Amino acid sequence: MVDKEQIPATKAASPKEEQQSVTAEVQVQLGDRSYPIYIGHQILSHAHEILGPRIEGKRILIVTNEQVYDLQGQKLQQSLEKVAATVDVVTIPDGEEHKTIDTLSTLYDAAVEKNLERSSLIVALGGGIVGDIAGLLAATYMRGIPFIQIPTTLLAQVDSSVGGKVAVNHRKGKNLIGAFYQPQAVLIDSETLQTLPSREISAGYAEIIKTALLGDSELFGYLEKNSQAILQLEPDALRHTIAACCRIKAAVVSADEEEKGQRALLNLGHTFGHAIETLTHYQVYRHGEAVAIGLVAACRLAEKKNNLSSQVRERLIKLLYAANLPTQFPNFSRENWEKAFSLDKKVKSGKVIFIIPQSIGACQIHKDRDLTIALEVIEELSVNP
Ligand SMILES: NC(=O)c1ccc[n+]([C@@H]2O[C@H](COP(=O)([O-])OP(=O)(O)OC[C@H]3O[C@@H](n4cnc5c(N)ncnc54)[C@H](O)[C@@H]3O)[C@@H](O)[C@H]2O)c1
Ligand SMILES: O=C(O)C(=O)C[C@@H](O)[C@H](O)[C@H](O)COP(=O)(O)O
Ligand SMILES: [Zn+2]
Repeated sequence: MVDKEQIPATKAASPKEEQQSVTAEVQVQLGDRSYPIYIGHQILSHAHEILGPRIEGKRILIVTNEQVYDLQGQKLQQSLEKVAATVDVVTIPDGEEHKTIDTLSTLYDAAVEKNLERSSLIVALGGGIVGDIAGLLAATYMRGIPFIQIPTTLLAQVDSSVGGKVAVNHRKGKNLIGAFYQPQAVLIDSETLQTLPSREISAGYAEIIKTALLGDSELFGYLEKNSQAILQLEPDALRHTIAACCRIKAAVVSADEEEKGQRALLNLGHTFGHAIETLTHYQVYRHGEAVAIGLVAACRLAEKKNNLSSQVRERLIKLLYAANLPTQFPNFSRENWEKAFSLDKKVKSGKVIFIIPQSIGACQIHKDRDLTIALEVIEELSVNP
C-alpha cells in the first residue's frame, strides 16, 4: 500500500501546479483485480493522464446526473475526449428514490443505443447513488464490462466508491438487488466537494465517523479535534481523512471482498440505518443521516448487551452534533421495524445481525433472533418515545 506518493498529473511542475497532483494512492489488493484509489486536489481535468491505458482508445459512457454534470461533467468529458475513442454521457434522476431497477433499465437502453461493447468503459461521475447504479450496470451489461469510479460527494469519496458493492434498492429493502463488482480504478478529486451542499457534507461525515468507530481510534481522536476543518473542507484535513478512510476500507475489502465475515463490520449502524431508509421510503433521510442514527443505536445496544461504556456514545453524539446529524429514530410500530430487519441482507438462519462497538476502533458482529433489546433501544431513542 503506497501513501503520500506524489504522482504528477501534469507534465510541467511549477509550484502552482503542484496542487494538481495525486497526493495519495491507496491500493485495494485483490490479486489480478487489484486497483488504485488516486486521491488529489484539482485532478479531474487530468483524468486522462492519471488513468492512462484504462481509457485510451475506449468507447466510454459517463453515467452521472444533471446537477453533477453541470458542475463537473464538462471538465471530465474534455479530459477523457483527449484520449478516448468516443465519450457519451447519460444522466439519471437525482435522489435515493430513483436508485431502482427502473432507472437501471434506462441505463441498459443507453448502453445499447451507444453501441457499448465488452471492451467499452463505464465511468461513474457522482455520489454514491450514481456509483452504485452505474457499477451495477457495468457488472451486468454483457455480463460485465470495465468501470471506473469518480466520486463527487464526501460519502462516495470516503466509502461507496471503494470496495465494489454495487446495487439498487427494492421498495421493501435497501440494496437488495446487486453484485460485488470492483472498479478498475477510483479517482478522487477533493476539489469537486466545493460545490456540495452542507447537508451532503454532513451525511458523508457520518460514514467517516462510522469508519473511525469501527476500525481506527486514532482517526476518531483526529475527528474530535478537526471536525470543523473537515466540515469546512480544509484541503489538508480532507486529504488526511479521505486517505485514512480509503485505507481502512481497502484493508477490510482486501481481506473479505464478498462479506463472508469481517466485511460486515463496515455495516456498523446500517442494520438500523437501512431499516430507517426503507420505512421512510428513501425520501426523508440521506443515507448518511440514517447511518448516524444507527451508530447511536449500535452503541446503546452494545451498552445493554456488552456493557460498553456510555462514554463512547457520548463522544459519538458530540461528533454527530458538530455536523448537525440526527440521533433519534422516527416513529414506527414494532412490527414495521421487525419487518424491515427481516429483509436485511445480513440475516442468517433467522438471526438479525447488528454490528456493535467493543470500544472506539473495535467492533464485533452480534447475532440476535430475539429483537426485544434492539426494539427497546429504538423506543428509547425515538423522537416521541
Ligand atoms: N457501495 C457502497 O459501498 C456504499 C457505501 C455507502 C453508501 N452507499 C450508497 O450511497 C448512496 C448515498 O450516496 P451519497 O450520499 O453520495 O448521495 P447522492 O449520490 O444522492 O449524492 C448526494 C447529492 O449530492 C449531489 N452531488 C453529488 N456531487 C456533487 C457535487 N460535487 N456538488 C454538488 N452536488 C453534488 C447529488 O446530485 C445528490 O443530490 C446510498 O444509496 C447508499 O446506499 C454505497
Ligand atoms: O462496503 C461495505 O461493505 C459497506 O457496508 C459500506 C456501507 O457504508 C454501504 O452503505 C453499503 O452499501 C452497505 O451495504 P449493504 O450490503 O448493507 O447493502
Ligand atoms: Zn453506508
